Amino acid sequence: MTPPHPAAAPAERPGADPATGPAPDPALRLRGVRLGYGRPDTPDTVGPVDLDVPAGRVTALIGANGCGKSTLLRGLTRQLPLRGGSAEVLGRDLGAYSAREYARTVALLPQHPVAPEGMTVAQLVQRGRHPHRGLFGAAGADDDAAVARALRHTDLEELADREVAELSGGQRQRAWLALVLAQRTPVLLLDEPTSYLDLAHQVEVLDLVRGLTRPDGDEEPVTVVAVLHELSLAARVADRLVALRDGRVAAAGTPAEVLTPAVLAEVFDLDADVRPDPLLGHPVVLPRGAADRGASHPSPTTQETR
Ligand SMILES: Nc1ncnc2c1ncn2[C@@H]1O[C@H](COP(=O)(O)OP(=O)(O)OP(=O)(O)O)[C@@H](O)[C@H]1O
Repeated sequence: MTPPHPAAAPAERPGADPATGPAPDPALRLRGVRLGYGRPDTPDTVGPVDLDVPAGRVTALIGANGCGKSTLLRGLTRQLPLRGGSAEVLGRDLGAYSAREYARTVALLPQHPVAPEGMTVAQLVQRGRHPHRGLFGAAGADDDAAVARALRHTDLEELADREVAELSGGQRQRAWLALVLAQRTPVLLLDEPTSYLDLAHQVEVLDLVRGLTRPDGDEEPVTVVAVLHELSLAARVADRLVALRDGRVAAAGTPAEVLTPAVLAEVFDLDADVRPDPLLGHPVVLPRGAADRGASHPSPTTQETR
């Protein structure tokens, strides 16, 4: 799978850099956002959340199962109405967009998407172009180019005519990713985009995602928010991590600021060591169970003589 743009090593890009001037306006600005299911008098699932998502960067949402990551994405895609607070997307209130404008602005890769029966990979990816076409509009050259590019970047050209239902879990996940890439929106929300992928494909997909924020030429960098469970990979790909606990932001900042033993204990109830990746420098999480604490690392000599 080839990233659309060469993936640079993850640079730490703080909000205000004296060398580059003030930080650009955030792509997403949430203030006091509250979300929940069912009647409004039931407890909120998420919030209140204040959050600035920097434009043209990868932000990874992390947190334990059930802490509200998908719910927050549902709020950002307007599948779930805000119970309170406000959310701006590219400087405009979330509610001010028409449905069509919004589909051209924000794309979501949901956690468990289901393709209609009999649909091929190419047909699925073409669906990403719907927001760009009229009601009965035929696909134009731009649409064909966007679909071909998305298939190429997700390494799916050879599977384009296969039915989605016949694919492996990982291939299917790449097909859905191709759909949102074909949508060519400035904001991309990805809910666990790597959950079915083997490690090599996880790295490739995440490098591809990171490449979207560092485009060549005159393309605008894409703003990405991705829910990721694999913390060391999240630290590898993301410029910024946001850790949720019980529907609220427990920590936000660079991977090094967020992936600390103290935050991991608070957010995941996880005992862990954190070490820098020897080559790239991002934090790597080393989980420790109670039984591991007394362990000492066997020396090579010990291993050889066993
Ligand atoms: N459609 C729904 N109706 C009612 N409650 C829901 C619904 N979807 C999610 N919830 C509840 O909202 C809470 C947050 O769920 P959510 O899916 O946002 O968590 P998550 O952080 O994405 O979890 P995971 O890591 O397991 O995917 C959970 O308690 C869940 O049971």
